[in-house]
Amino acid sequence: MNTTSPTPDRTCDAIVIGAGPAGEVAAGKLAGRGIETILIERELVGGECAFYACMPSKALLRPGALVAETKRVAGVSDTSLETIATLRRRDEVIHDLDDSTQLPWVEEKGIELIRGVARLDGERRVRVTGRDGEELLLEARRAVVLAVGSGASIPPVPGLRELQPWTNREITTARQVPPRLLILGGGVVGVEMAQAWASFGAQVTLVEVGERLIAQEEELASERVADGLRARGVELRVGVRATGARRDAAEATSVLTLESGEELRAEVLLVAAGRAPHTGALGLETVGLEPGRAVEVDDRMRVPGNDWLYAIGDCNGRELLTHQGKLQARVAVAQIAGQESARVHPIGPPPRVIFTEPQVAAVGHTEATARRAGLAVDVVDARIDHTAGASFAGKGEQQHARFVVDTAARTLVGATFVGPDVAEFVHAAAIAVAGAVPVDRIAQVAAPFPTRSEVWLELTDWAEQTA
Ligand SMILES: Cc1cc2nc3c(=O)[nH]c(=O)nc-3n(C[C@H](O)[C@H](O)[C@H](O)COP(=O)(O)OP(=O)(O)OC[C@H]3O[C@@H](n4cnc5c(N)ncnc54)[C@H](O)[C@@H]3O)c2cc1C
Ligand SMILES: NC(=O)c1ccc[n+]([C@@H]2O[C@H](COP(=O)([O-])OP(=O)(O)OC[C@H]3O[C@@H](n4cnc5c(N)ncnc54)[C@H](O)[C@@H]3O)[C@@H](O)[C@H]2O)c1
Repeated sequence: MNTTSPTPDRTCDAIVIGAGPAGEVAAGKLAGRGIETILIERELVGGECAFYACMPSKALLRPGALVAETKRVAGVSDTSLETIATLRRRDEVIHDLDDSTQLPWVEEKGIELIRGVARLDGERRVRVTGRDGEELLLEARRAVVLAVGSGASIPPVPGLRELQPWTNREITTARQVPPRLLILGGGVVGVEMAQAWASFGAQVTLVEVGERLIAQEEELASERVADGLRARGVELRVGVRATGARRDAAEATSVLTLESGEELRAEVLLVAAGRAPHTGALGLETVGLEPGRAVEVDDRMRVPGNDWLYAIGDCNGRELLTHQGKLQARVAVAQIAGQESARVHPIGPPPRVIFTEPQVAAVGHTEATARRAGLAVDVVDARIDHTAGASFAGKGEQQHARFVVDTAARTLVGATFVGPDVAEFVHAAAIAVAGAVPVDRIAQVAAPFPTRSEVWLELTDWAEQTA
């Protein structure tokens, strides 16, 4: 028996599999450090985020949010949402699903891009099947970085998979407004897409099996987002289980059967029920790992037992957010470059933004997760709409802030902002939480007048009252 491995067709220092945001940052930073890098992508350079997730979804949401804001501001008139123009702008944002604008960047960085499907083939080896079916065996001298991302997970509702429901891919790139849209799942994708397509006139029904929408956030945030969706005509069926799905060919509709026996029908059924990592056919078994699961990593993004292998972004199942994947890429690159003590994950809890109306922007603990973690906390609730700044932004809307303070350490361990356009609020809180900045120090900083940031003064009051 011949046990010698075949000679690789190519060698390089590092191989990055997947050119989504995590893989792009990894490849760019590796090449920037003079590390010879091959980047392999089977579809579009930019990944799910650029073409089927973050970017198109925000392009669909922003005009509606802007129209809502102009309606709150006296002195602006004649504003209405133009669906066709919004969809056209979305197409611009996703470059009509053409990734050629990304390519000059790849070239400038000196990254070699190979288009094809990659899979591991033992230690530091990667086999690529090109679009023409040709196979290439690559070997990395230093490291292989898995950045293969995730796809929509289809829950085990009988008949659902066979129905071929829409996922984030179809809903973010749709060119027509479905008359009726049925959404399975009231997490982040579900509520954002309900918001967007209801604003274009679709009759939206959302079915969530859990007790509330966006259940990882403060209850108050769930309530406000639910209110916002209902106000836009979205029918919410929360705490409801789907027991079957089928296609009604005569009516050209998808039918979802609920536990009660009731049937819901729509021209389009969207599944927004979480994600599954793209690790099923990645050759993980060739390096002793189980295929189909998130790839477990340590805080250096290294796969335990394989010190040459890294997994970043959605495929390690840690935090399914673009900015976290990009941060993890930097952590991995520092390790590969030999800066062992440089960056270690987690650096701080990830900020989270949900781009509904109202928006939810949060970081760190909610009150519930802090208490579950055994922290003694005080909760400081404040109304953003009571600030002078709210006379000019989000006027007339209830807007909330909740600060979760560790009473022993006197530091902020979580913050949530709910209101129109609060996304930009969260980074200050993220820095305060990650840096464990004492609340007494935060209290020494003035908040600019007249902005809604004066809501932080409530934390100042807490500091003074408890000093
Ligand atoms: C509708 C929606 C909206 C979202 N909005 C936001 C948002 O606003 N903000 C935010 O932070 N996050 C958002 N997310 C989450 C975000 O999209 C992901 O966290 C992010 O895309 C993960 O980046 P990644 O690089 O790990 O993977 P991906 O973006 O999934 O990229 C992985 C890449 O790897 C390629 N690939 C996979 N397998 C192989 C293989 N075997 N060989 C070669 N190439 C391969 C894929 O083709 C893909 O291009 C959203 C998600 C969804 C679904
Ligand atoms: N603005 C953003 O940053 C943004 C936007 C979209 C997605 N994302 C990321 O993408 C990830 C995936 O989003 P997602 O919404 O698909 O997942 P999710 O985990 O946020 O929510 C899934 C929801 O589906 C529900 N669900 C599961 N099975 C169900 C069933 N059979 N019937 C009814 N409901 C069911 C769950 O209870 C949950 O509420 C998120 O975790 C988030 O990290 C981020």
